Amino acid sequence: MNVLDEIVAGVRADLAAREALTPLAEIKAAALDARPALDALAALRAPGVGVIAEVKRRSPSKGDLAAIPDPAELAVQYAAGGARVISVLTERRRFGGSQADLDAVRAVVDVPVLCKDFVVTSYQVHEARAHGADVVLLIVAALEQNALVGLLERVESLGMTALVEVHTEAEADRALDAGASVIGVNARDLTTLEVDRSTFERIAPGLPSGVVKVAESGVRGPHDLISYAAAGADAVLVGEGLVTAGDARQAVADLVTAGAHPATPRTSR
Ligand SMILES: O=C(O)c1ccccc1NCC(=O)[C@H](O)[C@H](O)COP(=O)(O)O
Repeated sequence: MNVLDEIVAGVRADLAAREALTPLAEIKAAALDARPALDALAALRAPGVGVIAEVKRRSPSKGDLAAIPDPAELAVQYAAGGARVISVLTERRRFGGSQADLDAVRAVVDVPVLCKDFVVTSYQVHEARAHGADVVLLIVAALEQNALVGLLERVESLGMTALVEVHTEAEADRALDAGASVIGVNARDLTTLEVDRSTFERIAPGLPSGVVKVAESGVRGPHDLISYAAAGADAVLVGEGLVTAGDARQAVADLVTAGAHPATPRTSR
């Protein structure tokens, strides 16, 4: 079993426990009751290179990153710094997150919120919506093609946007075949945990111009955002670099400033 398989096995076990407490019919009803999803696609298509700022306590690759006792306060700082979207890692076992983190963040910000988890069933999509998510991550490497297509349709039928994550050209083809309009190229190989920022440079040029391209992982400062922008990124997704910064608002603002600079390239749509 590789790391991704182990994470997904744990996710399935945790999911079974949540489903036993809240049956699918109940979570579907809660999803329908939730405030309508915000338009994340429009936010990501706004001028400049956007910043998706992540609430990330720990990770399989780095262990503990930051305690984050108050995810809502961190999200407020991210929003004040100009984050376009706030990503909340809700996976419990390896990342220390929860649906409660999503609730806490949703309650205090008015930018779109991404539920960042290892989604393998439609229950999790309804659950994300019930907890106020506007965007849901779908990881191609964790899904058979039929499942990917079905989950993408489910995300969109609930008014949300799917961020479809790929790490290889073959996965990018699968994301496009499934109809993804926002594709995240993760520099981190989720089976080995190695980070190689050139992954984005390799894959992004093969994506159609109308697809929003998000560069995920490995951004430690404005210079990394600028390199990703030069390779065609419309947005960057940043976790570790922000949660370990002394001043999260300023760290986001520095990235946003770099992303808005007229000299920073950005693909035209
Ligand atoms: O971060 C990990 O170690 C990790 C391991 C296995 C699966 C997923 C993992 N991370 C999820 C992410 O994709 C990142 O949290 C996100 O791209 C931000 O990355 P970074 O800015 O490098 O923290």
